Amino acid sequence: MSSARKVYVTRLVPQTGIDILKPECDLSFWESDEAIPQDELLKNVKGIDGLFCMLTDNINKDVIDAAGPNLKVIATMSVGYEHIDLVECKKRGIVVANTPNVSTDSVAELTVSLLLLTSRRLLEGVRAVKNGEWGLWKPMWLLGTELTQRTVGILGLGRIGYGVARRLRPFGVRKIIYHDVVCVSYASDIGADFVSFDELVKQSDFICICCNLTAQTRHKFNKDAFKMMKKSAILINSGRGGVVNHDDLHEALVNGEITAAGIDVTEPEPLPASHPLVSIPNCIVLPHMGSNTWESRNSMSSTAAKNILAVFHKEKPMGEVN
Ligand SMILES: O=C(O)C(=O)CO
Repeated sequence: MSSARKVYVTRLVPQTGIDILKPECDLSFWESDEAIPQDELLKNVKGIDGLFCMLTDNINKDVIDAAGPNLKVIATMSVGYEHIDLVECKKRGIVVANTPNVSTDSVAELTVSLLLLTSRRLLEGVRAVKNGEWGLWKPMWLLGTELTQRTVGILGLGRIGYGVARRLRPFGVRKIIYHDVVCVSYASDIGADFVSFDELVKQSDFICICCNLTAQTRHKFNKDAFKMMKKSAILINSGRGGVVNHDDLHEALVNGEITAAGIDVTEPEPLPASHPLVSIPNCIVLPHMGSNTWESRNSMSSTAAKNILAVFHKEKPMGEVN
């Protein structure tokens, strides 16, 4: 009888992680690129020692109960871990680990791309060409906004927020301000000043949401926040959809309270194609693509795998969150 630890992987994931786990573990998978239904998850976790999961999996008390007392580690192949019941894990001594660092560059690059895509109205240009609406050069057509001499506000100056700020500096922005739960020491490296949330929304020409979703950040961008923002402001969200109240965002965009938004994360996900934000020209909605690079996904898979083995070997995983 094999004494290998049982690990369940809730999706087809890059081979990098599998190669790490295979020699030591008894692996089973949800053999699909699509999310595992909750009833299948409940069935398949029985008796496992480790769970390798995704940000789309709802790892609640029922799943932890179904897994049973052998479960020692839940490794999510994501930075975000709001889908895991941390309180329940703590009660039972289950280690929860995420994949910090390895998607910092990909998400920061995506955030800057989305900002430029939105501020320069590039998709409207692409659409106009496709629709045969490109006439002779016009001085007043599809005008956007430059980053030069503007104030950029960042909500959440963690690794990704810092990566965004660092990438935006060379564009000649005038000022970078940020708001977070604490002042961070490395903010001075990029000349970023800590401000209150209200000052962040009032002063910024561009706001990048780079924080995670917590009780404190849920719907932080709501009617009140949009009313405080500049009419010319552009909002970018690559953190979590739940930080923004989407009905209020739609109203702010339609009523001209802010100029435009680019969002890579939404609430819910997927955002239905019929959602009003999808069809207005001043909102770009991407399908949560922040870490969609070969580099990040390979590293996310190997990091999640190493986190599992670390716990089995009684070592500290790289991304322990509880
Ligand atoms: O890692 C995460 O938390 C993601 O959102 C994937 O990009």
